[in-house]
Amino acid sequence: MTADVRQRDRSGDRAHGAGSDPTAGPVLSVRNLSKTFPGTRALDDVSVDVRPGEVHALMGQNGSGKSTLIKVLAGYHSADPGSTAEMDGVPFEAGRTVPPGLRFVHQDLGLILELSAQDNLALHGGFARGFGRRVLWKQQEAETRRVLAAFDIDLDIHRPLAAATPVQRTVVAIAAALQGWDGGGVLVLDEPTAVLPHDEVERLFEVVEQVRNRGTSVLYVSHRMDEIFSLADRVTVLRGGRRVGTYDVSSLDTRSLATRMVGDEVDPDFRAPVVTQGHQPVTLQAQDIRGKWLRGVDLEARAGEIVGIAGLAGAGALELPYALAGKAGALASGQIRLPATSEDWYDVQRARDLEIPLVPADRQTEAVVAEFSVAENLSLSSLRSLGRRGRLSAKDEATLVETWSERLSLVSAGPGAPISTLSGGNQQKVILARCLAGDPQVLVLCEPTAGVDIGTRVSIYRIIADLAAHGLTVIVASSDEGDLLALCTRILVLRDGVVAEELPAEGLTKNVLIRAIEGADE
Ligand SMILES: Nc1ncnc2c1ncn2[C@@H]1O[C@H](COP(=O)(O)OP(=O)(O)OP(=O)(O)O)[C@@H](O)[C@H]1O
Repeated sequence: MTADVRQRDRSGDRAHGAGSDPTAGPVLSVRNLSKTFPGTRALDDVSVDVRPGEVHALMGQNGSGKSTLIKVLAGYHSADPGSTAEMDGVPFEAGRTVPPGLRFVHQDLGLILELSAQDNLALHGGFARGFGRRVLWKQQEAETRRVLAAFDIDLDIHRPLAAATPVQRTVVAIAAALQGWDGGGVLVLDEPTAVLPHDEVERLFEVVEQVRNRGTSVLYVSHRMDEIFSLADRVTVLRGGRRVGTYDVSSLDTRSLATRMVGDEVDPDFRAPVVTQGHQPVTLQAQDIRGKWLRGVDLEARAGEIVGIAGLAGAGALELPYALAGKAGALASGQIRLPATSEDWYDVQRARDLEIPLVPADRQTEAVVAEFSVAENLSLSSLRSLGRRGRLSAKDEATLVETWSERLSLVSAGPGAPISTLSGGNQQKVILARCLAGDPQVLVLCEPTAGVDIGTRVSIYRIIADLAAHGLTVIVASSDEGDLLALCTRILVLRDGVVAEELPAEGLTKNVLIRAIEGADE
């Protein structure tokens, strides 16, 4: 059974809204919430009610105020005066106090990957201690197993979480957040699936259902619209810091939801106008690429081609872009060359010298320099070309930043603004601009639209398609099939570390792609 079919079955079983009782009073109610940063009104008079037992989605374009709302609820940001909030009918001051039934899993999960699941849970919930404050390890282990048993997760609780899969880590973060809270309340999940492959997304959906089954409501932030239709009962849409409305998911379809978010007609099934470039010269060749997951991949791409890479977790799809950019680590082997510039083959361990820019999967830890401004982040890979006699030309840098800010419709308080004040989607645009600013021949993208809203996605697709039309070769790996269908001329499907299928994108449907990724027809 394909993921799509499973999703339909589940929503059919449950019927949207069945998890929540419209006549019941809200478990969480926030009224007239505003938040002003210097120069930005991030939230403007927003009200949200979460019903008992519902999955309530929070959606909106990049910069619409979702994270700010979550951060005010978590007490990280204060709120402007004038709001009221109640949890289970008990008033609290949003931005100053956090009621015990309100639990959070933030995007970065808040885990220490060098530590085991047991230690991470203990850091959140406290160690079991005996006489003289000695840790009672047996008791601690039993408690860890009890907490994780609720989520039916197969995980060695003593191994560092670095060795766990992304979804296992997410489940540990959810278990940690809910520790000591037995039902009721609200769990806030801030983009838990941003970079999860779809089989792991499925697993996470099951966990969300388990959370709901214990009577805990879920406030769920996501940019992936298919998730909202599979999972949520209601959705609140924010635009420009204001609440557009709250809707029963069953009353919407993807187009009407996208239009409410963007405020304009949007085509959720947009496909970039890219064409197969059979007559163009080969610009990238890779042979026998191996690594942690890869078991010998050959690849050839032509100028103007956008080649997609798809696969389940562990298939190697997300490892391949790193190997091509020479950033896959010591395990990687194989050969790569850019025949348009040189006949020489490079070992992937030396592929960095080819300077193929990579938009990495996790922009926060792999790309963004949090202490730097927008301009400094954007110009980082072009510093050599912006300098004269070893000195950086501020004027050239300003021109570069202005050109790319305009081209990508970047929303920020200006080039000098700290990048950390930009919404996630706008940070992604800065990283994309950094990679494009050097005018590369080949560009490698990994999860290019992670955390990017539907409107911005389409503009990113258009930009990449336009660059491809002018000869750029693009390799794009994504766990979001929508990216691959929107962008690619052909898609390589990896299974068990090798190319199992190659699909021409023309006429390809999401269902056929998912079946290929799952190896469902074998
Ligand atoms: N610490 C801050 N200082 C200044 N401005 C901020 C700060 N945090 C957020 N903003 C601004 O507030 C607005 C709302 O940002 P927020 O991060 O809440 O958006 P979002 O809907 O979560 O976006 P995304 O989907 O990209 O994560 C944006 O214009 C952002 O630049």
